[in-house]
Amino acid sequence: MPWPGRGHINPMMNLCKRLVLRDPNLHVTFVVTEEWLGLIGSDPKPDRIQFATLPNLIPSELGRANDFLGFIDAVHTRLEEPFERLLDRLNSPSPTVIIADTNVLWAVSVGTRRNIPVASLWTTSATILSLFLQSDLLQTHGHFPIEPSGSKEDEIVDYIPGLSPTRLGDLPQISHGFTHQAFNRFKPCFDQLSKAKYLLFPSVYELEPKAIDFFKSKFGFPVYSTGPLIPFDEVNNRSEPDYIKWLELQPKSSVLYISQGSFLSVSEAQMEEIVEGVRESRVRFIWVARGGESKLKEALEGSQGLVVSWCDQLRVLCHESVGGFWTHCGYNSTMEGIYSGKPMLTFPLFWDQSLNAKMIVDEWRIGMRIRSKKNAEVLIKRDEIKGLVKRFMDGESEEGKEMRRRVCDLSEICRRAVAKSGSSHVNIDAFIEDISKIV
Ligand SMILES: O=c1ccn([C@@H]2O[C@H](COP(=O)(O)OP(=O)(O)O[C@H]3O[C@H](CO)[C@@H](O)[C@H](O)[C@H]3O)[C@@H](O)[C@H]2O)c(=O)[nH]1
Repeated sequence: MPWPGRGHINPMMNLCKRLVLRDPNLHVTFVVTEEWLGLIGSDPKPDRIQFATLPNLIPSELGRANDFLGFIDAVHTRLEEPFERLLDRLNSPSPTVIIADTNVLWAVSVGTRRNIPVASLWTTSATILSLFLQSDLLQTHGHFPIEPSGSKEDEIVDYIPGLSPTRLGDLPQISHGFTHQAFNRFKPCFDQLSKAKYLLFPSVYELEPKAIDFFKSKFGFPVYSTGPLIPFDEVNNRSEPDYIKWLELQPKSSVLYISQGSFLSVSEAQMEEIVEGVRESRVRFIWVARGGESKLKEALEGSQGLVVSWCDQLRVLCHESVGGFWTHCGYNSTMEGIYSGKPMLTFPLFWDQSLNAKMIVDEWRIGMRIRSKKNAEVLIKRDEIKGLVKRFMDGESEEGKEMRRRVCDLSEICRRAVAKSGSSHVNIDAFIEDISKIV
């Protein structure tokens, strides 16, 4: 049971594909709303993964970001009952295990009531989960609540097990505004976690050993890092959409791939600054517009780039003409950037993304930060964007070479993790073995 959002459905589906690939006896029922079935129902998948649907009782995916808090409430209150009815129908045989997104509040209690163990899949970094689970430590140390952009921003949070020392300003602002309200709604899900029977991460152990070790010692049940949960075995797809044809014609490492994810976007005024900054940098680009395609095309007319409404992101990133990735730092995008060996220009918007950006720039040292003002309509101006984009795409500078060398090393680490005997490969097998023992 995934959370009904692209950044959650993708890793859940990739996990399920990996599971059925490793175990020829495993069958998966993948539960989505009817709307989501329309969006992903025709994507290729193994026969042993079958969809089952819940009615469209939550706001549509198309307007999800307009009232995200209402969306969270709807998932938390309206889908439990139809999910139970679905379980009633799936009774011959009934499921051995429920794999549910950690954010699906009611999943653990449904499993407990029915005596079906629940494996909780957390779809972003283990590092941020360690913060969310121990947010009371912020309070103990006078860091909760804090004023946004206040004097404490540069103070270092170095007392949370699992979290490397981090500037307070790089953590999500869970004590204020929209993020605070979202956090309050998700907090009960974190509290439920201790009642699950397994915890799965979409991460690679070698990328976050400290946080994953923390969870292994915290919970009395198995914890597995299984990532990256991205579609790496589908990259060699033979189809040739127009954007791939266009990429074929561009010089090696010359193209900046720009995507702000599948969900939130920036203000119009900010968008205008970004468009002009990128245009004036004269860097080649491929830009995912998500909705405003024709407007963006018009604004960028005459520049050396391509605007698309959607693309096969991992395939684009893995193309040799792409030299860098402008990203909002959603965790799937972060893993895809690393796997493809592309440095990242980070522009986080919400939730876990600022901490992902911090890991990209400061811990893994595979990217540059777009340092933006917080809580302003225009976070960063066009001249700064222009300068930064040029610097970022310069593969000949010492910093550019170093960043690229490091991301190639991490790409290799991810590829090894999913290869035979790699850490994630071994963990997927261990999870299968563990759930096979359930009678
Ligand atoms: O043109 C596009 C654009 C995106 N994608 C895919 O869409 C997914 C986007 O996922 P992600 O990068 O994680 O972004 P969000 O959809 O914004 O993800 C939400 O969920 C993530 C996982 O919990 C969190 O890390 C984010 O903060 C949250 O916004 C990725 O698999 C991309 O490959 C495409 O395939 N084509």
